[in-house]
Amino acid sequence: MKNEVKELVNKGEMLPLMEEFYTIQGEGFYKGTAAYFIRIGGCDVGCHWCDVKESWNAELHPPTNINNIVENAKKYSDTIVITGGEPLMWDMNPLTNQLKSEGLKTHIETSGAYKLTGIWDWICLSPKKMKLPTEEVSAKANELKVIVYNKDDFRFAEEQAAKVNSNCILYLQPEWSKRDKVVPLIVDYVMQNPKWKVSLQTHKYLNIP
Ligand SMILES: C[S@@+](CC[C@H](N)C(=O)[O-])C[C@H]1O[C@@H](n2cnc3c(N)ncnc32)[C@H](O)[C@@H]1O
Ligand SMILES: Nc1nc2[nH]cc(C(=O)O)c2c(=O)[nH]1
Ligand code: SF4
Ligand SMILES: [Mg+2]
Repeated sequence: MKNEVKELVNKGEMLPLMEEFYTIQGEGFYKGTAAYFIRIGGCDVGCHWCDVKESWNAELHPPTNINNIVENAKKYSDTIVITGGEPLMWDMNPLTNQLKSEGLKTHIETSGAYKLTGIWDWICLSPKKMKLPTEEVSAKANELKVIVYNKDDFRFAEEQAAKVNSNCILYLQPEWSKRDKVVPLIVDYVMQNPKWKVSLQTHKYLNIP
């Protein structure tokens, strides 16, 4: 990559764009809401069950000018979900400033493992054991969405819930490949511990992106 482009990526003026699509938010609090998704490449958290491993290597995704990303996004929706990869590996200030100046709502899907940048109307924190969230993301998260792959994830979920603010909405979401096994455990857990809610990847049931 040219040095000039590298510098722009470092400043968040360009971002490695994997894909963008208009769909229905499938998960969490905004489940069922139409939104435009922008998927930024690059992630080194390494979840073995990650459903977008193609996003991990940032070099496979073309550095794209944020002006072009925003000009395109605003045609589709007033709600923009920034996901990845791990979007907080990059400086999200330029992109979100520009989205906000167009009057759009900015939502992020993040593991919280990197410094919080950007102006967000909604932060969905999905923490990972291998690379824990920073204090700032935990404190500012609007929803906490813990993926349940096995029983230890209930312990991890409580540990993470102790770090979020009191308005943060708490979700347990089955890991997709283990859903038959863990859904009954999640159902029992939520009935016993009703501060938690169930989140499903409804887009996968609807067969949409
Ligand atoms: C692909 S990640 C990208 C954003 C960020 N890296 C993160 O993990 O939050 C988007 C969401 O999908 C969830 N996710 C990824 N793979 C999953 C799977 N196999 N089953 C259930 N949820 C999954 C993540 O935990 C996260 O909430
Ligand atoms: N429909 C839909 N909803 C989603 N919510 C979070 C997603 C993500 O991959 O970040 C996602 C996704 O990939 N598709
Ligand atoms: S942090 Fe997100 S993108 Fe990265 S490996 Fe885990 S689920 Fe996938
Ligand atoms: Mg997804």
